[in-house]
Amino acid sequence: MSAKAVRIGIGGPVGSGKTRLIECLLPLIHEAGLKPAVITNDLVTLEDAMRVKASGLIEETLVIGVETGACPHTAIREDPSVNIQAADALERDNSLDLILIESGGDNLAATFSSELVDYWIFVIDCAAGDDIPRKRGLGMLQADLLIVNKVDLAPHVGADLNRIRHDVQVNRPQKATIYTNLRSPEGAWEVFDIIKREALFGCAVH
Ligand SMILES: Nc1nc2c(ncn2[C@@H]2O[C@H](COP(=O)(O)OP(=O)(O)OP(=O)(O)O)[C@@H](O)[C@H]2O)c(=O)[nH]1
Repeated sequence: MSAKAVRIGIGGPVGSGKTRLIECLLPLIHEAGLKPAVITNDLVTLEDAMRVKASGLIEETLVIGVETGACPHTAIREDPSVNIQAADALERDNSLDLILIESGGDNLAATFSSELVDYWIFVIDCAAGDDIPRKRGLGMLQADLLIVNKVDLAPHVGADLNRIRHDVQVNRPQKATIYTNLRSPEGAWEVFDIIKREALFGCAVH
């Protein structure tokens, strides 16, 4: 690994499964002999940070919660300084291989600053509407890796996965997309394979 930890952003609408993805990835990261840290961005609570700490999946000192106030998008896009400081502090005190930076948002336009992350993942919930890829949100278009999550729920809510696959293929033909069911931890295996290939052991992305 390089001396600097790889910083990976995980964004996406509220409830799409970002924290669940982190919970599924942490054991895989540890099994691979890598040392992770986690930063979460919440509006006015530290709920996601507390959830990750309480999971027992990572040392509590390696999890930092950033309270973003009214606007999580600013904290990861226009003025990511608070997150950069948190990542720098984690790296100063620990020998890390990667830092996962989670930020929720209520829309599809939340993108990560390239000053903050080396690689970023956008998670959408296919049960929230099979027209999401067609709406061409910035997160969906620009993320290095798109995760279409909760495929297990699609048949129950009438979401057409074929339509989603078609729209994703049209809108991001060159970039990776994975369809996941993160209720089961195996759902994250392919995600971690791509992270290893594209972010950790591949060439620098940005
Ligand atoms: N059925 C199903 N449920 C899922 C899946 N992934 C996550 N969930 C559930 O969806 C809910 C929301 O998941 P979270 O991981 O908390 O979502 P989040 O994106 O971190 O939410 P915020 O932090 O509030 O933005 C939880 O109850 C998860 O257990 C999935 O693939 N299938």
